[in-house]
Amino acid sequence: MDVKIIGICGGSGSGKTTIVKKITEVFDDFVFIAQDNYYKSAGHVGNDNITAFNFDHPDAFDMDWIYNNLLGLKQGKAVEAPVYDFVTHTRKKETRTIEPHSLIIFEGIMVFTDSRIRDLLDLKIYVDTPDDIRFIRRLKRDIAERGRTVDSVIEQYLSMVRPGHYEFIEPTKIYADIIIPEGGYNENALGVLLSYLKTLV
Ligand SMILES: Nc1ncnc2c1ncn2[C@@H]1O[C@H](COP(=O)(O)OP(=O)(O)O)[C@@H](O)[C@H]1O
Ligand SMILES: Nc1ccn([C@@H]2O[C@H](COP(=O)(O)O)[C@@H](O)[C@H]2O)c(=O)n1
Repeated sequence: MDVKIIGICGGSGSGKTTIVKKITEVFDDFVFIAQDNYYKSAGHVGNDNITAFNFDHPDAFDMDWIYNNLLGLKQGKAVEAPVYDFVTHTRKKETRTIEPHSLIIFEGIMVFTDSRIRDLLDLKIYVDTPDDIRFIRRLKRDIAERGRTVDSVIEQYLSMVRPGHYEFIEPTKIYADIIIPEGGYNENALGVLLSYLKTLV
């Protein structure tokens, strides 16, 4: 099986997940993997001490597990992937079996950081959205969906998310084959991407 892996990278709130959701509305013949599932457990963290763990550093992820999963899928094998719980900030006991598929979409903030993982990607997309827009989106999303307060989002953003973005995420834009401005409602970019994806399955 000729397996293609598409990496979608970009800062928090850039619209990566929304792009994948929009694609899924019209085309779902692919396996989706979110990098968030590979966060290491941080059980000592709660929403009241969210900065007790730096989720915006490459060491926060199990990059070896990511690499081995993507390598296995590239070789046409089924793999066991972790499942992450955003409420407890820990990895769940159960794993997810990912069956082989000819098209894999892998999305996350540090998808281009590890060169072993980068080398497995057949197409690298970077979602490039201005910082102020990303912050506003994140603020609204984290309060609505991740149980956060205005103060905790601001504190985490200033101490970790923003520095991590400039140190580890934005510099990886140079690896992108395609840059999509603004994310999920960029209909022209979505149309081009969709047409290409359909040629891969
Ligand atoms: N183009 C857009 N315009 C307005 N809101 C958007 C847009 N794209 C995404 N959002 C919203 O912004 C938030 C963050 O988007 P999301 O796709 O989760 O970003 P990411 O996965 O890159 O962190 C979500 O609540 C989403 O609904
Ligand atoms: N327990 C966690 C895990 C991650 N985060 C934040 O999520 C961001 C990455 O996800 P996106 O959907 O926004 O790309 C990252 O910036 C982490 O700060 C978290 O707050 N809590």
